Amino acid sequence: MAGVGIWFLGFVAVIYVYYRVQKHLARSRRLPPGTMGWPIIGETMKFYTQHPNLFFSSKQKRYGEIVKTRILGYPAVMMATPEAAKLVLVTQAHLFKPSYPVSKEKLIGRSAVFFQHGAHHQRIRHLLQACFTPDVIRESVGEIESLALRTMNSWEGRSICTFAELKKFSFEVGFMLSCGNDDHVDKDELLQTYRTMEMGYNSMAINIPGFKFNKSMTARKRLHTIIAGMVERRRDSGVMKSDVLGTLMKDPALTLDQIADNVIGVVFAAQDTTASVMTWLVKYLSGSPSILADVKAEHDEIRASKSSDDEGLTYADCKNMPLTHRVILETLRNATVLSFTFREATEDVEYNGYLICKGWKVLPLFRNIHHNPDIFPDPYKFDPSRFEKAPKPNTFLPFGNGVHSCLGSELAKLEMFIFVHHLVTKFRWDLLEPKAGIDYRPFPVPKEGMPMRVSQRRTKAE
Ligand code: HEM
Repeated sequence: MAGVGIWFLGFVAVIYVYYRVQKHLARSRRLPPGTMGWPIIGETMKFYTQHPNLFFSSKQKRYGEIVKTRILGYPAVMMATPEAAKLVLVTQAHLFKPSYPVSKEKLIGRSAVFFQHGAHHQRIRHLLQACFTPDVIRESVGEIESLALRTMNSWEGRSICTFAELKKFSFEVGFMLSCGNDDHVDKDELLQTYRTMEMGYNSMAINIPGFKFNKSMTARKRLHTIIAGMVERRRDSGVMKSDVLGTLMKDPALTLDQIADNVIGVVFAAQDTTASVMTWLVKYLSGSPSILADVKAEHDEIRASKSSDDEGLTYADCKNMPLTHRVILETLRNATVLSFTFREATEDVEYNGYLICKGWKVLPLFRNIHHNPDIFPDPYKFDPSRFEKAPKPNTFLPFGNGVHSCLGSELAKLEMFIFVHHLVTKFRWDLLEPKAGIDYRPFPVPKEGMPMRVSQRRTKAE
């Protein structure tokens, strides 16, 4: 009798294993095509060392526009169609939560808006959104212009690292809009502390003395202390402001940590992205003399409408630079400084007959969409005229799309309008290494931050 029981149990076990294997195979057959690379590290090295276009386009040729891989230890699906980007970022965004490397989450702070999902995300986003509406940022034109001029005047007769200088400028703008002007804050120390903190963004999250990440976390604690000091001073004085800090302080449900994480996060988001796009702007204009001449003419006309050389730009001026606007859009497309974003599927999702498994990372590839010749013909050519017509929906995603789309896009463009205006009307510049390659840090920037020599124009015609 016992023998029959063992046979029966064995039979059930075989059926069970067979059933599980079949289920696994059926699931595997529904996964997108592609290779997963080496165990654990997968294809991380290739992904981060190759030109991002190359990595995907070689896969695209072989497997199509939805491809599976393994990156940073996680199975992942990369998607390079406008429809897929729309699904992940807009229509089914609730099924894909943001997902970032641990080091970044710890350094910026877990409560920052980028890392939130669902109702809590909407609440924080709604608060921050109010700080960057056109009505709010139009009030900052004068201050942004002063910061731009102070930065650019300091370049006179010097060879500068363009990216580093523009990063300082966009940091100052981001901080000014986030925290206003607090005389108790030592701006140089603040900038230095930020630089130390961000050195750890792409390092291993090992918080032990001696490791880079630990140094960055110490700097992060210092930033928290600086922000806590600002909060305390504002509470003591009873003055309520409507910048990012003031807006977050008005919500009684937010803790000091939540406020600090979001201030640190906004300043983080405002810097490298904008500085990297402005660096590319200068690069593309330098390589396109006829476009540069037309842009200069557009800005000379604005200058000519002013009663004196010192009269500043207005918001209306910045909204009336159509060619410069197209140049900015084309720079955003061609440079695509954020090549992709990361999400994680919160449940199994079917797309075009493929299965995206719960827990897998999902990467909409902005860069590949922006360089798809069927969408943007001759995609590597710098051609602002392609923006004389609005791009089709979901094909132009420099600021992302949907629930997590960029909150600072209008501010970033405003900075660029003001920067280009003063650059072309007041300065001459020469790139010192015009043929240099590209550094991926991970934002693509011309090598060595694009050194250039700058001098003031002596006459308008020069
Ligand atoms: C040219 C410059 C910029 C570019 C290319 C850029 C690009 C982006 C992109 C692609 C996203 C979406 C990321 C995702 O979906 O995962 C994003 C989000 C965000 N950006 Fe920007 N950005 C720029 C400038 C700025 C500036 C100046 C600010 C702040 C003042 C800012 C604040 C934010 C914030 C707070 C988010 C997160 C929104 C959320 O999660 O709801 N960005 N940005």
